[in-house]
Amino acid sequence: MTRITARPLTREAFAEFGDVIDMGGDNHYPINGGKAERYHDLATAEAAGPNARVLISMVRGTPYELPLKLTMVERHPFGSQAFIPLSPRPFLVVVCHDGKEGPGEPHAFITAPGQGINYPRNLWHGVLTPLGEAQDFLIVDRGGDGSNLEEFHFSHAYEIHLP
Ligand SMILES: NC(=O)N[C@@H](O)C(=O)O
Ligand code: NI
Repeated sequence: MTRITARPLTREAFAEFGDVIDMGGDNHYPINGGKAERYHDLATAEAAGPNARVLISMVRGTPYELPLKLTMVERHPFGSQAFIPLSPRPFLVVVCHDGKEGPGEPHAFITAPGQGINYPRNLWHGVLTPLGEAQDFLIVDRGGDGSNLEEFHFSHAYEIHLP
């Protein structure tokens, strides 16, 4: 089984895949007379295809054991998908670039507590992977007609470890 070690999630390291949703970026400014600070334009929600609309949902994810045995990744051809944790716990993010015959080698990241991510439309990714205990998330993704889920099953499993 091919071993993969997760890296800490940073804007720079994740930039070739998608967006990091946290308050670490430079694009922020005061609103409401200075009573609030807006961290602006962290990601773009994409919704395409018939009757497409952007959805806001919530999910309670159950934790996965480590090392993670990854056999499948998925993608959403009609829209982006963001996961924003509602509790300050790290979770595992797995993504792949697209290759000639499907996804390439997986890349794994461990989020800092509170960090979220946005997968752009068509980005291969592992399913939501909380660690250690159940965790609640906000999801921002695409609703509408047509199938918005494509799965790819690897011919061999990957074993994903924390640093
Ligand atoms: N299906 C769903 O809402 N979640 C998956 O797409 C996932 O990425 O976990
Ligand atoms: Ni997904």
